[in-house]
Parts: sequence; structure tokens; C-alpha cells
Amino acid sequence: MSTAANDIDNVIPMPSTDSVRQRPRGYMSGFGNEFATEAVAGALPEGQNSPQRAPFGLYAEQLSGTAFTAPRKENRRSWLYRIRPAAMHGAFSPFAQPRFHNDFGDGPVSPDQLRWDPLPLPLSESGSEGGVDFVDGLYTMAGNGSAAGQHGCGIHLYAANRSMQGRFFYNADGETLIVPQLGRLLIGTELGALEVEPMEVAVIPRGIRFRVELVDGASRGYVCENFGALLRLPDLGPIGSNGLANPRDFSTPHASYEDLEGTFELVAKFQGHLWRADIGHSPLDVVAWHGNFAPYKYDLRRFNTIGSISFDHPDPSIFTVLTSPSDTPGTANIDFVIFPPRWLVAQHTFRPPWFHRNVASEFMGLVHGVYDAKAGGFAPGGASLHNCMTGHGPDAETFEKASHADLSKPHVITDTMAFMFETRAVIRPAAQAFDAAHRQRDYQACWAGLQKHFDPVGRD
Ligand SMILES: O=C(O)Cc1cc(O)ccc1O
Ligand SMILES: [Fe+2]
Repeated sequence: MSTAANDIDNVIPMPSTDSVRQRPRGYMSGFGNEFATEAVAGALPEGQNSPQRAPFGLYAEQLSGTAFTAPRKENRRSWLYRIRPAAMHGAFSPFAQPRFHNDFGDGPVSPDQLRWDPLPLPLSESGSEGGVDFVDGLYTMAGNGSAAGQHGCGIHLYAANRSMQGRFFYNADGETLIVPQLGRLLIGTELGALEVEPMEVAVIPRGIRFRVELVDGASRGYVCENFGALLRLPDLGPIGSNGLANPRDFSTPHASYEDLEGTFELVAKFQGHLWRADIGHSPLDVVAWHGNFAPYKYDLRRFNTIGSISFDHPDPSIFTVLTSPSDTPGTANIDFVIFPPRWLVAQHTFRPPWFHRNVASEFMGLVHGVYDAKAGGFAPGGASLHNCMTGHGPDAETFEKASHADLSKPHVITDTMAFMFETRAVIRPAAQAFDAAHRQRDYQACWAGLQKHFDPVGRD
């Protein structure tokens, strides 16, 4: 965990008594830092968290992301200084969005290799009030574990064509990793605003209320809900003190608030189900905060890849951006792994991913370009699932090409960004994803053309 100095904002807007709308105010650098930020100078109390009266008539509120007594190096919490406390809203009632859930079933799971075309974008006139927002556009693909069990993950896609209007969302079940594939998002959170584009990812901690606005219209991407231990940077072992995702490249927003009253809706995800409540004000009303439980974003293009400069294709763990550990050392609840542009230089080596079977389960997505293990069929916005011990690897075309590639030259892979949510538990596809028209029923055919080359008398 890095410990850069606190960053008190230097750009302070004039306080206003009129309604104020949240606006992006830039970022503070570092991963898991103790940050301190105020949108109005003097809004953070000095020297204590909970004075008898907080500055400017704000309410003080603690947001705990780990147990009060979690060891100091694990402990995450923030103190929020806000216009109204989070307790102020109407009663919750069930909210119907049947495509977004954590019903991964407990029946048989197919060990087949599975792959999907991209989720179709919503038609412009579909959905309520002529559009589909981020919450309505979430579509559950798969998952394992549960919020109640405090391990596993929910894997979802989103396809939306309308900004969330008068609606705010929070996920009590876990932190939410958002991987945009199409369209920039403006994610307004209680702790500030994040502008996120494809090739970047955002993590919204458990419980933090947010609103997703679409900057470019129709937008699509992937979401991983983490029910287990918080995502963190992996240990680097013999790599040393630098490399992979460097802590300074993570960006946490400066405090930025809005002061809005109206007829709004708060949607909660709680124990695998959605709920809604009326709320008479925007909950993005935190004027200042300090702490280490905060949203962040990361530009995947900043990832410093480490790879083989001699021979053999290493395990994909060298591409881990963030990891959620489990109670078994080295065996992650979730690893978020990327396959970014990089050089392939290994000599006398089959350079693309090898054929393999993995005790862990692999859900993959593609943000951009072509993935180096698949010559065709894996499109940006699409997805694949290779579960525990299911054989997979390069398709026939990739195998033939790479088996005869000229290895006297390094090969640079450009214009690509694939990723993997890798989990220790089997990833159970949701019924709607398994039955979906956009699941490729012929996926296995990509290996059917692999030729028998065995020749017991010839060595090569
Ligand atoms: O299956 C995949 O394409 C992901 C993957 C990539 C790689 O380089 C090594 C192992 C692995 O599972
Ligand atoms: Fe794999």
C-alpha cells in the first residue's frame, strides 16, 4: 500500500446556495492511500472526525469497507462530510430488473467451452422513457459464490443508451469493477466523479452510491462484482518493486458534490436482489471526505508487461492487474488479468497461449482488437468461458500460423486489449446467458480443424 502525502484540493469553487450539480474535479494519484479532499475549503474538520458540529452544517458519516477491527494494513474506511446523511430516504421495495441478479443455480454446470457474440445494443426507443440506462442495461452472464457467503463474483455485461436520470445505485454485495468496451462513462459517485473510457477500468467500492452517465450515447461493457476480499495490487515477488500496474497510475477523484432536491430513486443491490426507495435529494452530496475506502480508475495502457525474453510462454498470472485473495495463499478469489499490446520475442517457442486445462475458471472479454489465441470468432464486446479443467487454447488457424512463424524476429502485438476474470471456483453461467441466441453454439468447431501431426518416425 502506498502512502503518498495527502492532497488537499487547490481549486475551491465558490460555495453556492443555489442547486449545484456535481462536476469532475480531477484525481489524486495512488492505490489505497489515505486521501483527504474537500470541494469547499474548510469542510474537513481538523484533528478529529466527529466534532460536535461539523463545518458548514455538514453531517459527518463513516463508511466502513472492512471490519472495524481488520488489521491496519487491510483496514479501509472513509469519513464523509455531507449535506444529508445516507439514512435519509424512503422505504425499500423490490425493484424489477430480471436480467441482473446472482442466480447462478445449483444444478449441473456444463463443462463445455462457451463463447458469446457481443450483447446487442438496446434499440433507441426501447426501455422506460425511451432508453435503457446502466441499471436497466445490466445483464448477468455468470458467477460463483454469493454475497452472503462473502466469496465469489457476479459477472455481468451492460448495454445502455441512456444516462441514469434521477436514479442512483449502490451495491451492498461487493465492490463493482467496470470495464467499458464501447462509449465513455461519467460515473458520479458520492466521493467524486470518474470519467472512464474504453481501455480504462473503474472500481466502485461496496456501498458507494453512484450514477452512470453516457458521454457518447450507446455504451457497452463488462462488470465484475467481487463478493470476497477487496481487490488489491498483486505481490511482485522476484519481479521487484516496480512493474505490472504501478500504484501511482491509479486515480481517485477529488471531492465533488451536488446539492439537488427532487423526486429521485435509490436502487440498491442487496443479497443478490434489487430494491428501490424514493429519495428527495441527490446522494452525491459529499462536500469533503478523507480515508482509504474510495473509488478509483486505472488506465490499462499504463500496465507494464513483464514477459519471457528467452523461451516459453509464461503463465498469465504475469498479467494480473488486481487480485482478490482467498483464505488459501496464492489461490485468488478473483484475478483481473489483461492481455495488452506487447512484444513476443521468445525463441524456439510456440508464442501464443498454449493448450491447457486450468484448475481455476476463466471468463474472458475483449475490449479492443483481436486476441492472440483466437484468429476469429472472439469479437470486441464478446465473451468466453473455460471452466475448471476444460481443455482450451489457440484455435486451429492460430496454431498452424504460430507453429510456422518466423521466430528470428520479435513480433509486436498492437491494437488489442483482452482481459480475464479468473476465479478459484467454477463459474456458473446464468440460464439466460446459456440459452441466449448470441451464444455461439458452434464454438468448439474452432478446434475441429486441428490436424493429427503425430509421426513416430519423424522427430519434427
Ligand atoms: O485461455 C486463455 O486464452 C487465457 C490464457 C492466456 C495465456 O497466455 C495463458 C493461459 C491462459 O489461460
Ligand atoms: Fe486459459
